[in-house]
Amino acid sequence: MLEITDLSAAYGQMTAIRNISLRVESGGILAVIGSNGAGKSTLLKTIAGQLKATTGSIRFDGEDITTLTPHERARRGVSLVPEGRRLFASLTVHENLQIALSARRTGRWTIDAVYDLFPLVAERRNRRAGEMSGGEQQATAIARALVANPSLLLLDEVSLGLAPAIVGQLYDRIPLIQEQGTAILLVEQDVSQALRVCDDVHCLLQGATSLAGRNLELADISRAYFGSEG
Ligand SMILES: Nc1ncnc2c1ncn2[C@@H]1O[C@H](COP(=O)(O)OP(=O)(O)OP(=O)(O)O)[C@@H](O)[C@H]1O
Repeated sequence: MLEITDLSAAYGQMTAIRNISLRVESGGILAVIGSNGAGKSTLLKTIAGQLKATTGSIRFDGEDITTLTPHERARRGVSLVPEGRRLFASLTVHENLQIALSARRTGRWTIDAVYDLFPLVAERRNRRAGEMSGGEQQATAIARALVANPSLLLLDEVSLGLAPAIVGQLYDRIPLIQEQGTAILLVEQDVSQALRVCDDVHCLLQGATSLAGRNLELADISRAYFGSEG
């Protein structure tokens, strides 16, 4: 479904990801793991079209989308849950979800369906997004992305700033999203949560692939995550 070949991206003169190649199968879950600054968010931004690729290609559903705008990629079914969630803080939860309806493709996910997936979000529907806890905001941000009915959901560090128990609850929902046929590419520093849900793993170290595959040994992932001295 998603096939990335030799992808690089830069901020000015600084190359942040270098020659990354990876695939996400239809309905599959790929976890990209790496430490702070490894290039995880940059990779997602480049796939979503917020940052230009300097080399390589991105194919989605058989089409080359490397030069499409973020909006055009969203219309084809790529949805990003960005780092920091980026909700409209002064709007209610429900209003945040309604805004996403404008980009809605046909499919299973309606506002009612995402409320079923996240009952706590449903309970808070009339609360302003900015007044909710970090975990509730993260759930709302995922719900908002789902309302668009993506075929590929890009999740940027679900665990960021959240207590482990809350992160666990959010990760419990991920297989339920996958069951509906949505493929997921998630990036994480929290290796144990990521490994719990993913089919394939891709490790980034200083912007480059350090290890990739399925059923990898934890010791090898740890080396690929921290570098050889880790
Ligand atoms: N807007 C930006 N302008 C310049 N450099 C940036 C920008 N955003 C990220 N970088 C740099 O690019 C590199 C990769 O950053 P990126 O945010 O992709 O890493 P990450 O793996 O997502 O880490 P984090 O968990 O800290 O978000 C880092 O060296 C970072 O300092």
